[in-house]
Amino acid sequence: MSPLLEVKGLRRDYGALRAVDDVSFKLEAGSILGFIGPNGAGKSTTLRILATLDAPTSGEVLLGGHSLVDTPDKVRPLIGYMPDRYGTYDDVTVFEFLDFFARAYGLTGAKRRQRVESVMGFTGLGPLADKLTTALSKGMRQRVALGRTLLHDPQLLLLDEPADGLDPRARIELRELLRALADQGKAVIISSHILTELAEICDTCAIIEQGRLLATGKVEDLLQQDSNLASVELTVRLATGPESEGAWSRAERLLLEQPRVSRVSKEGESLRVSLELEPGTGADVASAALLAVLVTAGLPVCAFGMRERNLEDAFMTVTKGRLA
Ligand SMILES: Nc1ncnc2c1ncn2[C@@H]1O[C@H](COP(=O)(O)OP(=O)(O)OP(=O)(O)O)[C@@H](O)[C@H]1O
Repeated sequence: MSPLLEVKGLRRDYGALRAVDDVSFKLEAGSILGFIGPNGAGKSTTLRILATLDAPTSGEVLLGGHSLVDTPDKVRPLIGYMPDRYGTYDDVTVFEFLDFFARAYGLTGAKRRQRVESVMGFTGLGPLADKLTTALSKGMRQRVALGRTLLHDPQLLLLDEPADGLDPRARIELRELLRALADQGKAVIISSHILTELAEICDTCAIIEQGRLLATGKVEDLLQQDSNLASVELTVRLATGPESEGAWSRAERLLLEQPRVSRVSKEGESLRVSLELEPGTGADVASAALLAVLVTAGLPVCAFGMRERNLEDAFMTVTKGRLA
């Protein structure tokens, strides 16, 4: 089966600046792609091109087999685009706002009302139908913007930094909405510089820096990329109390004396330890040996574990830490 979206060698120059540089990727229906990169990496430019609002300097994009560059009119009905800055109008209720855009999409009569109601139901905006959009919280306003993007039932959703500025609860709700949309068979591209957020939302990720894709792949694969692991991160916690006085600095010294420990730092209530692995020695064997050293030295270890890698670690690996 051919992918819903195929981006091939996309480039966008602004004068001497190459904002998007030879970007290629594919996206299947029903999957969520996280587009991750720092400010100025080229995320918005790429999304604007995919939304047919800008033309590439070169390259090709196929959506449902149609060229987005040559036949934008054909593909536009398939695309829902939510820009990073979206406005609402004063003195307009949630229902009126969505109804206005439904008209703009050419929906009429009972079909329009039904579509607006269905979108309000899906986004949980039903109870707020008569509220002014200006009186809504940021999370709710953002749902209105998402609802607007869904009115014409597009197959591809392009969401530019939708999680930006949302509180944790609103982010979780957004994640659930996006998952439901993917389950309906829509393909979603969501851009962000909030790396850890995307790990839970996306099936695949594309990491972009200075216009170039540095890595693409399944989130699990990216997380494991350098975990044919040359090193492992451990966290160690010690019991606190009068009897363990001096234990933290003793533990720190002892850990640093171990031949394969490259770094020890205090992180909150734990010590974070970077342990280099010998070829052929698994992370679990190496960390068990380290635990034994601490316990044998009489240190009151109360918690010890391997730190889970997250997308931020993968990002740091791929960008070699340049974008910290
Ligand atoms: N219309 C334009 N004219 C000139 N340069 C532009 C234009 N739009 C974007 N750029 C430049 O292209 C580069 C990529 O910008 P873009 O907005 O795509 O990055 P981004 O990854 O979305 O970053 P942000 O998160 O800050 O929006 C930046 O250097 C930006 O200054």
